[in-house]
Parts: sequence; structure tokens; C-alpha cells
Amino acid sequence: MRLVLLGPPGAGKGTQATILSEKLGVPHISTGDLFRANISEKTPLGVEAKKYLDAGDLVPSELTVDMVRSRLSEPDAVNGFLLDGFPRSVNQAESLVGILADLGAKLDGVLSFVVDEDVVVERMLSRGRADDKEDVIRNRLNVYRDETAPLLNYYADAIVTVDAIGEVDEVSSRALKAIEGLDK
Ligand SMILES: Nc1ncnc2c1ncn2[C@@H]1O[C@H](COP(=O)(O)OP(=O)(O)O)[C@@H](O)[C@H]1O
Repeated sequence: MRLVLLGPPGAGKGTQATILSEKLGVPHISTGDLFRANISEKTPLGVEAKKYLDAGDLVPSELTVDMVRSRLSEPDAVNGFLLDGFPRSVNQAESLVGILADLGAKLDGVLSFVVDEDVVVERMLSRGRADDKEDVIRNRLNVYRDETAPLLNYYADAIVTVDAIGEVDEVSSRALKAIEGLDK
């Protein structure tokens, strides 16, 4: 199962991806987590990416696309993956087409987590990650609207929506139902 997870920052994609990854037996690949791991290990990529994460801006695509390409080429991703945080723009979606073509793989679908802006701001403020400060959150929401939301159209034919408001396990059973629907 090869899925892209879409949704605004704070929609709970990461939480859901962890659960779905276990149920489906495919790795959860989060570009945010990959960047944060590089930042805490102070790799050259991490040093470069840090300023963008701190500001809530997108890391330049050259860096992001190469990181995703190499992660998707690892053996554990051969039979599937849940891609969380990538693509985040139409350009990145086009890069993903190339990456998957090179790997001889095809997406099975796109899961779109739907949630109000009020709810996501509240969730991010209570999460308290380094980039969960009010002005940075506001910027991430603007970046989402301008760069990422157009993917809802780009992927229109492949999208299934999941209502992401509610308890964690309510949302994950909705997500699993949506994924079952993709098989048919
Ligand atoms: N595909 C991407 N392209 C560029 N930057 C990215 C990408 N994915 C993650 N980032 C960077 O990492 C930050 C955190 O991403 P993420 O952990 O997915 O946040 P959230 O959980 O709020 O959606 C983003 O604000 C951005 O700076």
C-alpha cells in the first residue's frame, strides 16, 4: 500500500500515520521527522534545514526531494509506505511522479485529513514543538494554503477524505475504512 497523507499542519497526520503504519505493515515516512532527526544530529542537511523549520517555511525542494528519493529507495519501502509531509506543493508532487517511476512503483491513493483551522491551531499550541509558536504556526498555515492546498485539486482523482475531528481511534478507524475503499 503506497499512500500520501494530506492535511493542514496539526491535522494529526503523524499520530494517524503511526497507527496506520502498524496496521498496514508499511513504514511511516515523515519529512518533518526526517528533518528533525537531521537537525538533532547536526548533519549538513539538518544545519541547512533548521532555519526553514524554525520559520515555518518550506525547506527548498532540492534538499527535500533528494531526501525523499533516498528514503523511498530503502528496502523497507519496497512494498509500501505512508508518506506524511511530502509532497507539500504541486512541484514536489511532480517530483514524486519521477521518483516513483524510477522505482517502478505507483501510488494507491491519497488520504486527505479534513479539520478546521481553529482545531489545528489549538492542537499545535498544546503540542508545543519548537515550531509551534503562534507566529510560526500562522506562517505554516499560510504556506499550507498557498503551496499545499492546491494538491487537493492535483490529486482530485486519487483522494479519499477522512474527517479528522474526534478521538484518535475514531479517526484511525475512519482512515482504515477509507483505505479499504481504495482497494475496490
Ligand atoms: N515536503 C516538504 N517540503 C519542504 N519543507 C518541509 C517538507 N516537509 C516538512 N518540511 C519542513 O518541516 C516542517 C515541519 O513539518 P511537519 O512535521 O510535517 O509539520 P506538521 O506536523 O505541522 O505538518 C515544515 O514547516 C517545513 O519547514
